[in-house]
Amino acid sequence: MKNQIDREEGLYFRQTLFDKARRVVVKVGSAILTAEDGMDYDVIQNLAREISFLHNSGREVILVTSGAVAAGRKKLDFSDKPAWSDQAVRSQKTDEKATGVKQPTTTRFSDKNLSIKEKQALAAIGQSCLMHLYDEAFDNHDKKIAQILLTHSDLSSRSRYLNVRNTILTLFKLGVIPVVNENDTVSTEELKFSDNDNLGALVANLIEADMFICLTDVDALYDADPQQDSTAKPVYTVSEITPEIEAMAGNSKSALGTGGMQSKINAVKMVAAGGGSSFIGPGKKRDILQHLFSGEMVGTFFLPQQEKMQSRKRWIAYVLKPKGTLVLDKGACAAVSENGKSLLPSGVIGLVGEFEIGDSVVCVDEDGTKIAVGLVNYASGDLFRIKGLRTDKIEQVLGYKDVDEIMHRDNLVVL
Ligand SMILES: Nc1ncnc2c1ncn2[C@@H]1O[C@H](COP(=O)(O)OP(=O)(O)O)[C@@H](O)[C@H]1O
Ligand SMILES: N[C@@H](CCC(=O)OP(=O)(O)O)C(=O)O
Repeated sequence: MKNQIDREEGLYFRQTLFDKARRVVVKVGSAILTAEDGMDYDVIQNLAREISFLHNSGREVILVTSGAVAAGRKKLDFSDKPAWSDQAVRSQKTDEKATGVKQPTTTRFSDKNLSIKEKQALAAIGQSCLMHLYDEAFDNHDKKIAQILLTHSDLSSRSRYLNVRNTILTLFKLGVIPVVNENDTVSTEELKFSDNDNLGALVANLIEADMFICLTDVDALYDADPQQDSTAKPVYTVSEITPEIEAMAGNSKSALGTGGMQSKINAVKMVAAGGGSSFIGPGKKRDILQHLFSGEMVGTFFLPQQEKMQSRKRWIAYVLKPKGTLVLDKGACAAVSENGKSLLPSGVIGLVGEFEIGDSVVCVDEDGTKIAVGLVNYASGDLFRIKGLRTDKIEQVLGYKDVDEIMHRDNLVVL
């Protein structure tokens, strides 16, 4: 298969790339941090030992951890207090009525049933518990950790993006291990990362990490969701994220996690574009990182993209949230995606959304397929008036013209 490589070659890449990896991001999901009766101390101890092992080998390591909401739930024994979550109970009852199927109590209070307010409150409670556990666990290995809580807007402003980067690099210099989570308590929908897989990949891109390690509750990417299909087979080495690989991830999620496999594949895609390799594997397996770094064939390994995308272009493509859409005619699609040209108003046949100069906007073809994303030089109101026109008409219609291009090719990423 074109997107996978054979065992021998896969082993060679693992050994070489793990050996070379100096800067590593390890992301752990809620699913592995929790046990039946609370947080899983063994997993946290194991993680601290494993990350300390990487750190002792001279590598710079960041831990991106989920689990604040789960820790908050455990601390308040939330699952035993249905009265707290009236909305969750109501939506559960509606589902049960509609489907005629009574759902098991274990999934009744999964994160998906909590209101945003409840999740934010639980994250506030759980985050400090989580850090306390990590602090103690890393202390056993004489390692110091630092908490970094981020919202999406911390990364979508270029200056704050660079500032976060500088702080992390300074922590590396001080020999400290940064522990990152989303600042869930203040994150509103517009400020949110889609999930912590996304956050992990953005952090990996931010610091140009060599490797993104995503530890979860399955032991690999399978060719179908193993929880739904018992014949699903693990994939060992992925050379390119093709639509076929994306289709394997489907859109199912575990009861505790937010993103599911699909968001992990999106995350891996981002890291690959930045020239990093990725790994998806079992977070509860003892000594997993040591197995991995000794080149064993565990989990799924993803190779970096051959042509690395520039840092600024990755920021445009992956960090910014698009504010609108431009529909391009065939000629403009070809000019932008095949010939590396800037976008001119004459190729725009429609637009959706309200945006300002400098906002990120997606370009689609007439069938709605995304072809590019970039920063616009005109606000939506002005663009509406000049769409379809030749550039020499811009000034006549608007009374001014800053530039000919709607999107300059330096600010445009072909998807
Ligand atoms: N093709 C696939 N291979 C492996 N796991 C899959 C696949 N498709 C969906 N999944 C699901 O993704 C889940 C892991 O994602 P998630 O629940 O978000 O974990 P985490 O909390 O670690 O981020 C697994 O439990 C599994 O059921
Ligand atoms: N920031 C949230 C986790 C969000 C999230 O993406 O969770 P997961 O899918 O388990 O990685 C928390 O700490 O609970």
